[in-house]
Amino acid sequence: MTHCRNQIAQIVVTAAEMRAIENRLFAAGMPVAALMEKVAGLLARRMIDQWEALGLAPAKIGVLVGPGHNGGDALVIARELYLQGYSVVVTQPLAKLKELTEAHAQYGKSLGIPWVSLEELLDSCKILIDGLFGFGLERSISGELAEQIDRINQSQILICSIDLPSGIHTDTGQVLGCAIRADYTFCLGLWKAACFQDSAVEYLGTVEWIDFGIPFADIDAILGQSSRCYRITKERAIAGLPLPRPLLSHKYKAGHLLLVCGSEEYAGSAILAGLGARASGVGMLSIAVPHRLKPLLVAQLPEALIIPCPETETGAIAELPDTLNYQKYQAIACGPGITRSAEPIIPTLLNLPIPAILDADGLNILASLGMSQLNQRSAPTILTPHTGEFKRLFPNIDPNIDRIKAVREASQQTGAIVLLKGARTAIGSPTGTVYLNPESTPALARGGSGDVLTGLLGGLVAQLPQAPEMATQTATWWHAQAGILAAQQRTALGVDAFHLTEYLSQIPLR
Ligand SMILES: NC(=O)C1=CN([C@@H]2O[C@H](COP(=O)(O)OP(=O)(O)OC[C@H]3O[C@@H](n4cnc5c(N)ncnc54)[C@H](O)[C@@H]3O)[C@@H](O)[C@H]2O)[C@@H](O)CC1
Ligand SMILES: [K+]
Repeated sequence: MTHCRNQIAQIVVTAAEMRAIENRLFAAGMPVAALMEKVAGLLARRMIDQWEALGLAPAKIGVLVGPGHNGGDALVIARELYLQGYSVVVTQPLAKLKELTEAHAQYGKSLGIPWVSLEELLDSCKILIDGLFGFGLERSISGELAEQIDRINQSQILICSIDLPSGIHTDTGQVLGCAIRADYTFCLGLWKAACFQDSAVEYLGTVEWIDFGIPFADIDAILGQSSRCYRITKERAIAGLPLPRPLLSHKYKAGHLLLVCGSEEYAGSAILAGLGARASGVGMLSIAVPHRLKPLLVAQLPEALIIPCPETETGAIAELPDTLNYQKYQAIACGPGITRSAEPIIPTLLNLPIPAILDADGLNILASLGMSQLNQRSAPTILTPHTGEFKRLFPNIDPNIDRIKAVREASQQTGAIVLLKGARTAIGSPTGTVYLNPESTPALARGGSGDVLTGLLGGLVAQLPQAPEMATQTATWWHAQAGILAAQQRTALGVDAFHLTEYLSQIPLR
C-alpha cells in the first residue's frame, strides 16, 4: 500500500461524513453507477477469494437485496457471479427500490437470475451476501423484515455483509431493532465508526476494508478541521515508539517512571504494573509501594528502585515519603492495587507538573474527590477507566450508547486523555480527536491485565513525555497485540496477566 492509502486506512468516518465525501465525488463528475460498478467488482473478487480460502467456492450463493445502493452493490455482485457461472439466487424483501438499484434488478431478472423467497434461499444456499442496508439505514427495523433477519441469523449460512451488517447503526454501532450477524463484513471506501463500537462487535464478524480509491483531497476537504477519528494501525502504533534510541543515550535519558501502586490486599498489582513498565523499555523505573511490600517487589523486579511508603493499618500507601524528589520523573502512573484507603496521595500527585496516568482505585478516588482535582493540572493527564469506572467518573455520559462520543465528551470536559477500555478500546483527546483500537481479544478480560497496561503506558509516556496521545495509542495497540499473540499460542484461557507481560516483548515492533 502506498503512503497515501496507508493514511486513508487510518481514517474512521460517520454516515454523514461518508455521505458528504460521496456527494463530493459525484459533484466532481464521478458517475454514481460507475462507482457502484467499481466497488461491487472489487467486492466480488474479494468475496470469491475468501470463499475459496474457506473451501466454499462452488456453493450456491444467496443475495439479500435492500432498497438502497447497498442493495445495488449486492445486485452488481449477483450479476458478476452469475456471469462467471456461479449459481445465484436473489431475495428482495422490500418491493420499492431506488432507481439505480431497480435498474440492476431489472437487468438481473432479464439475465435469468431467479428471485426467490427467503425460505428457498436459506434451504438452497451455503453463502448469503447481505446487501439489505448500508450507511443509509436510519430507522429501526421491525415487523416482517425483523422476523426475516432473525431467521437468517438462526440459519447456518455463511454471511458476508456489504459495508456493514444490515441493522447496525453506522455511527454508534447500536442494533436498530435487529441486525444481521455477519461472518465477514467488507467495509467500503472508508472505515465506518460502527466497526469500532463494542455494541457491534458480535455482529461484525471478521472485518475487512475495501479501498476503492477515494482521493485523499476529497476526504480532507470534508473532514477539514472537524473532530477526527483514527484507527490505530500498526504503522500508527509503531510511530509512537521511542525508537531508534539515540546512540549516546544513558538510563536517565530514556525516561524515569514513578509507579505508585499496590497494597497488602493487592500486592500482585504492583508486580504486574512493574512488569508492564519493564516491557516498555523505560530507562529507569521507581515503584512506590507500602513499606511491607518492598522485599516482594525487589525480588520480582531487581532492576527497579523500590520506594517504601508509610502505610495505613490495612497496608495501603498512607502518604508518599517527604524525601521524594519528583523532579527526577518524566511520568507518574498511579492506581493499580492501591485501594481507596490511599486517597490522600492522589491530590499530591495531581499537583505535580508531571504527566500522570490514573487507573483503577486512582480513578475511583478521583471520582469521589471530584473532577475539579484536574483543573489545576499543568501537565497531561491520562485516565484509563473500564466502563464501570468511566460511569463513576462521568455520571452524565453514557458509555454504552456511543463510546466514541463518550470518550470525546469526557476528554473535552476534563482536558485529560481518556482511554475507555473495552473489546474496542477508544481513546479521547482534549482536541476532540478519537483513536480506536481495531483488534483485541476477550482473553484480556481478566484480572491484572489492566495493571500491565498502566505500567506499559507509564513507561512509554516517561520516554515520550511530549507525546502522551501517541504513547497512549501505542500502549493500547501493543497490549492488545500481546493478548492476541498469547491467545493464539495458549488459547484464550492461557492469557493470565503474568504471561501477557512476557508476550509484550514478542510483538514485532518494526
Ligand atoms: N459511499 C460510497 O461512496 C458508496 C456507497 N455505496 C453503497 O451505498 C450504500 C449506501 O446507500 P444508500 O444511501 O442508498 O443507503 P442504503 O442502501 O443503506 O439504504 C437506504 C435505503 O433504505 C431505506 N431505509 C432506511 N431505513 C429503513 C428501514 N428501517 N426499513 C426500511 N427501509 C429503510 C431508505 O429509505 C433508503 O431507501 C453504502 O452502504 C454502500 O453499500 C456504493 O454503491 C458505492 C460507493
Ligand atoms: K449490508
